[in-house]
Amino acid sequence: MIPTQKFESLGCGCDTSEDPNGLPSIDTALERIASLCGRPIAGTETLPLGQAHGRVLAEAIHAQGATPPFDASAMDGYALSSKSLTGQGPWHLNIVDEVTAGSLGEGKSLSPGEASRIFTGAPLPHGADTVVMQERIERQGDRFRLDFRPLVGENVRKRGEDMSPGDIILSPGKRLGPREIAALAAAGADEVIVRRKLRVALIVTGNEIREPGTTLAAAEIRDVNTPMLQSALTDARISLIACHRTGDDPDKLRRLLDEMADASDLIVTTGGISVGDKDHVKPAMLELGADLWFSGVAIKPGKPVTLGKLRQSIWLGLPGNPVSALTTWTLFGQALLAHLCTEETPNHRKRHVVTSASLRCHASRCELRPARLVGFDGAGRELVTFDSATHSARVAGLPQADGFIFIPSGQDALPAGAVVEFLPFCEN
Ligand SMILES: Nc1nc2c(c(=O)[nH]1)N[C@H]1C(S)=C(S)[C@@H](COP(=O)(O)OP(=O)(O)OC[C@H]3O[C@@H](n4cnc5c(N)ncnc54)[C@H](O)[C@@H]3O)O[C@H]1N2
Ligand code: MOO
Repeated sequence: MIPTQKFESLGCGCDTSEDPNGLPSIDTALERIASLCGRPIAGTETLPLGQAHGRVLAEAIHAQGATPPFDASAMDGYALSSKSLTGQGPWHLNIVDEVTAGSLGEGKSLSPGEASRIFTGAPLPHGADTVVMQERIERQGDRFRLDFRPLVGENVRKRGEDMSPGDIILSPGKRLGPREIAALAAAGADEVIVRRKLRVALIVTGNEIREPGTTLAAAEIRDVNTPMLQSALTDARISLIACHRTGDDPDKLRRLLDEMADASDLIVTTGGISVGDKDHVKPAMLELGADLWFSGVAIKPGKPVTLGKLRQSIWLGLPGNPVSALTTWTLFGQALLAHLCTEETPNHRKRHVVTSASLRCHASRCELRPARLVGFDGAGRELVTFDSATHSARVAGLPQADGFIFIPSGQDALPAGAVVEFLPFCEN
């Protein structure tokens, strides 16, 4: 049931005056990113595996050999041949060798009635097929007594059980993290070919913004977007080649954008893309001959977000309001990055959660509201809490949020217990 309670605020106040008709939906904007960005950046580099974290693989990797390369013990204990265990137990076996990890011991083959002391990771001696844990036997000098019949192959890691020679371990386009690097190391890849880094230029605009450490004069505010986006752009796939803070001077801005288009694969700007007379970024881009792929999306916050291309450089124009900039970077910037680096789409990170309270929302644009994961309901579904509205200029609550919930357009309220999509913030 939709609640009838009164709500105090609809947030930053940007809901009242726009006509959402004509603005593409989030999905349409994401489709345009996928279809218009063209081919992923060309160029690769070869890196030692230990330095490849976060990079995108540009080649298929096959297992060079079997993994494990030999039958090995999974426990500290005694290796024996199951054929030694004839008749009913208990059995008494002679210890004829000792094999530690990284050694072959004396290399003895086990005959019936013989066993070898063995340690975790050591190769099984010839003739052995089973390992008994040391806790389960009774040792008497160079012999031990075994009171139970172990399963054949117990506590043995079989040669090739993890990887066979030639197995495809990873395909191109995969982003490398600890799990991928573990598999590549075991497969024998000491160096990998990865996509080169994307050259990104950040341009933060606004006469009123001041760098950290400056005493603010009247009408000035602290620059939130530069450090926030420097943090967001700290990503192994990115080389942040330039970071400019600039005022609302159209000529200066045009020259800077022109210069950055030659130097970068992606220009990220903030501010100056709305409809005001001092919003010079889009006019400057158009004067320079940029193509616009979308200019505005039916999203709240972040409605003015703009995507285009100037010569070889893609331009993502984020709104000036910090929450709007972070929201649109998370949604569109990350998708762009994945696309330009030939990764899988990052949308699989979305999942469903359940609202812990009723909420009021905006009917004509999909709202992305910062939300906090707070546990699970009785049915095991993840629960979120959130503020009563999204404020695109308020950042104090961001550290408490884990991601955004998607409040669909077309309705102005949701009850507690509603199932909504949730996109976690990115951790690079
Ligand atoms: N008449 C209209 N006015 C506005 C509309 C509209 O549709 N019609 N849209 C509003 C919405 S929604 C947004 S979002 C903003 C986006 O405007 P811009 O992208 O052009 O950004 P600015 O005007 O430059 O700045 C907006 C806001 O953000 C503050 N800001 C800018 N840069 C920073 C920074 N680096 N750190 C902290 N804060 C920053 C700036 O001071 C403004 O308050 O336009 C609405 N207006
Ligand atoms: O709400 Mo705007 O759409 O402040 O980003």
